[in-house]
Amino acid sequence: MGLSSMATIFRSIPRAFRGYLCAPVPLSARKFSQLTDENRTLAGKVAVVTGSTRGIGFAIARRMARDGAHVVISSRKQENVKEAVDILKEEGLSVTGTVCHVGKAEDRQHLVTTALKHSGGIDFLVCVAGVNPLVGSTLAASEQIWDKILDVNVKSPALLLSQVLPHMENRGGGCVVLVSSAVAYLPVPRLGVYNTSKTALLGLCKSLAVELAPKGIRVNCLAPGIIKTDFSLREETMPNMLPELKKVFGVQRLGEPEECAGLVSFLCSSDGSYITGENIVVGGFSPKL
Ligand SMILES: NC(=O)c1ccc[n+]([C@@H]2O[C@H](COP(=O)([O-])OP(=O)(O)OC[C@H]3O[C@@H](n4cnc5c(N)ncnc54)[C@H](O)[C@@H]3O)[C@@H](O)[C@H]2O)c1
Repeated sequence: MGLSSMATIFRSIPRAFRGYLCAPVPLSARKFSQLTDENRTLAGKVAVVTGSTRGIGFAIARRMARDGAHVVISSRKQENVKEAVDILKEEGLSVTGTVCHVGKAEDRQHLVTTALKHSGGIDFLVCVAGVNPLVGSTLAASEQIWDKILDVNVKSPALLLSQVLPHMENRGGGCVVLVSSAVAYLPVPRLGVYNTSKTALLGLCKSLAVELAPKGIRVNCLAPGIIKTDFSLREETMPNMLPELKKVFGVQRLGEPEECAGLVSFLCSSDGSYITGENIVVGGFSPKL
């Protein structure tokens, strides 16, 4: 085959998939590249994902973009945002990014404005950003610690959603996924304030699901078990729980961020269109048994 006919074939391939042809890609990426634009489950939609430059948030952003959404990446540091956006663009995915510390109102507004630039609306909001600055006694936690954990983990998703809401309503509906944790059901010792914040998210999910149902907006919660990320591996408490989980629930291994991402994409897709107010654990076990 001549070079010119190869170039013709290359040009006939949608731009978003050309990146896959130019570099060696893992099997999973090849699988996604075989989908056409029309049968991608999130095609034509816009997703905002907080805390998405690494770990679970990055895996969710990548998966939603592979499933056809335009994804707005964000986290606190510009260099991390740039790196994540560059990686996903290199894969031929439709992404933009901006700095957003979810605790700062002006950053949240900027995130919304950035998302609106793509096609004037927002369909999905995935609130992944979360912190845990304390390992220790719950009652010895300072007011500052309480404020930081509750501000970032609980208040920010609600405040960001209030800024996103009019733009979801304009689209005739939407889907929100909050990221809680299995610790909402099985509290980990010495992570009391964090446990409390993640339990509060289950309540937020239920209340918002009821409040927003008339607007066609669904709200669900992903509750990861122990997933291999900087967040969990940095903190010894989490991996050390594996033997306990093995003993009680038969859990064999830690989870991968990608194992959380599929659920989020499913919930946002039309396959999840009759699911709201649910808290779903992705942890290799169910603490609800
Ligand atoms: N990894 C686990 O085992 C696990 C288990 C249960 C729940 N979670 C939850 O999943 C979420 C993601 O965790 P991860 O393990 O991927 O962590 P991670 O540390 O790998 O990633 C966290 C991301 O959030 C961003 N972030 C942190 N604070 C932020 C803020 N104030 N504003 C904006 N972005 C901020 C970070 O920059 C990063 O991109 C968190 O909410 C965490 O509580 C994680």
